[in-house]
Amino acid sequence: MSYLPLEAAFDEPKRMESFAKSKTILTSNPPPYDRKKAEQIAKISTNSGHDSPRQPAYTNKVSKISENVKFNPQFDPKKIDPIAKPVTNSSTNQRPAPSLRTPANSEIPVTSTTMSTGAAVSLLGNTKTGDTKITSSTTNQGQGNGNSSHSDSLESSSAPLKPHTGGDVRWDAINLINSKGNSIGVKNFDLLKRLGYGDIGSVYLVELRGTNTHFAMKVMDKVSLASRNKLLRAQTEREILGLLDHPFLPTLYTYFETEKFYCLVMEFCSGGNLHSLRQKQPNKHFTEEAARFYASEVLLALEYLHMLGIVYRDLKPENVLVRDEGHIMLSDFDLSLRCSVSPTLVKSSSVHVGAGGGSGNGGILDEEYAIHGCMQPSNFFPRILPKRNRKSKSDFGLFVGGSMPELMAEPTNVRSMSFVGTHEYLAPEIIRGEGHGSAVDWWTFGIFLYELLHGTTPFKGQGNRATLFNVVGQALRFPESPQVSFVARDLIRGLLVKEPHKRIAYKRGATEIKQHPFFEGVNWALVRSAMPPHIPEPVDFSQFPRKESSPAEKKMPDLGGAKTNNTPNDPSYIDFEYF
Ligand SMILES: Nc1ncnc2c1ncn2[C@@H]1O[C@H](COP(=O)(O)OP(=O)(O)OP(=O)(O)O)[C@@H](O)[C@H]1O
Repeated sequence: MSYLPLEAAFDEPKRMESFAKSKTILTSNPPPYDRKKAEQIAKISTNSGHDSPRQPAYTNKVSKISENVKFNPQFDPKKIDPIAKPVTNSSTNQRPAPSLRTPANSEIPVTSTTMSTGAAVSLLGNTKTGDTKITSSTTNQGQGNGNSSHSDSLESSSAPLKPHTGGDVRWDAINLINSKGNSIGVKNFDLLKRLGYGDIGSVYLVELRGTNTHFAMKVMDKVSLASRNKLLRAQTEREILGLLDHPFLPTLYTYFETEKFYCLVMEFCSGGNLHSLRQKQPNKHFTEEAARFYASEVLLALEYLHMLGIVYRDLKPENVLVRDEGHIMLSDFDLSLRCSVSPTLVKSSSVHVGAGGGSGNGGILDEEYAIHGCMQPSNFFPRILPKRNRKSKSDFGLFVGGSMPELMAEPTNVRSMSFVGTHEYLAPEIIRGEGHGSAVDWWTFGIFLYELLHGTTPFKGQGNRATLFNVVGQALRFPESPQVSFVARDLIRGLLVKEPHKRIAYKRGATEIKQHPFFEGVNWALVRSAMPPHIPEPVDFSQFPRKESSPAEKKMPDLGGAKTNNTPNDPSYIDFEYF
């Protein structure tokens, strides 16, 4: 049995608190925008004058692993990699169903969201099938104190089936333990390295003992969360991770708690994040081809999230991780907003989004039909019921006029009043305190694309306060260098429209953006098989010392209940980075 020095590694709530203040903002119900108030907000949320929020104080220290990323100058996203294997779900390599603590077909309520109406939504997840039903409840995030209306417990359990990860050896390893009737806990993992930390927890590279399978484990201190009123954020992240089943989003393999910590076990990404990767590029910006690749994967991830009624709200290159094979994984969901969606079938034949601000109108929809059905993360088979004049079945043929039907489930009308995000990425409607919905993700997508291409964000001021003013009041400008194509600038212009309802994708979501000429030639169905522009060096996991040799292990029978006395002299201590 080996033991882990998590207690010592994580006992820094004060430092994390001040870090949080400088990095992201999360307050509820900000006052309506006016100059004085905006100044106050800026003061509260920053060490004024310091350019802190985007300072990658921690991303530089994420992992030495992530420094070895190769640039592939041959990259062309329009060429499909013939070697890359799409993941199959054949019955032979489909992983077995994880053993679940919950009886089959029982429904586990997962909670929360904030909406303008005050009504909230509870997603009832059937852990056996992975189905998710959307029903209404009266939970209101804004009223909670962060822990009272939510279970403080992140129960030990395997996540529901994730068909796109069929054949994944990590599932086999996890399921093997479950099949023996043992519940997975911290005792099953060796901690190899601290990868980084955020506002609500630290993330470690871990190995499932004896299996040679590796994961990223996010560890959150219960006392620290409770004292800083952040239990709800931890809960939100766990719930959202449990819903996800998408190649560009994290897979939650399992989660459990010890006496002191909540632990989320996710996929490990060896390539670091796009912020670090961008800084290693010539002139610190990506080529247009590389930017198109990353933007297309992020777009698909956002589209999927919106379909599930999740507004991501924290898009920035730091949160876009690079997987072993070079594809991306959007991470960090504790600031996300969950809400109800009204999935709509948009029967569109040839809507081609025009450029710039005008595209915010989204073109003309031929017809709209309400879809009443379950949002099923794994298998989305909506029943289509016409909202207006009921039509015959043939009217809903899959190919209308040679084009595919479009599903749209933008949570556009949701109105959260939270003041949340990272300064340079905050949408104007958030700063103005008007309430916001999914359009904030399209704004941040515009900032993100701008940054990938230019190496800087468009409204960055001398300090956070100036940045906020610029976001709201300054016109979008493009520098002369680097040269960026007309279509790229046109898309960015359409995304960075200050009025959310005029912003591209406001009406038809990701579909509008996909049809923009910037993405011309992208094969959306095969993006996950395209050759990424950068492939991280494979990780040699044997470089990390294991705990078996550590005498400290013998002193700590169980991390959760243990009183650890880890010190810098303790041999187990050196395996972790302290900041
Ligand atoms: N799955 C992963 N694989 C590899 N590294 C990861 C993974 N998840 C997180 N990290 C690293 O750990 C760091 C901390 O992640 P975490 O999500 O806790 O913090 P964050 O992104 O700063 O967000 P927040 O402050 O909102 O919690 C990240 O910056 C990232 O570099």
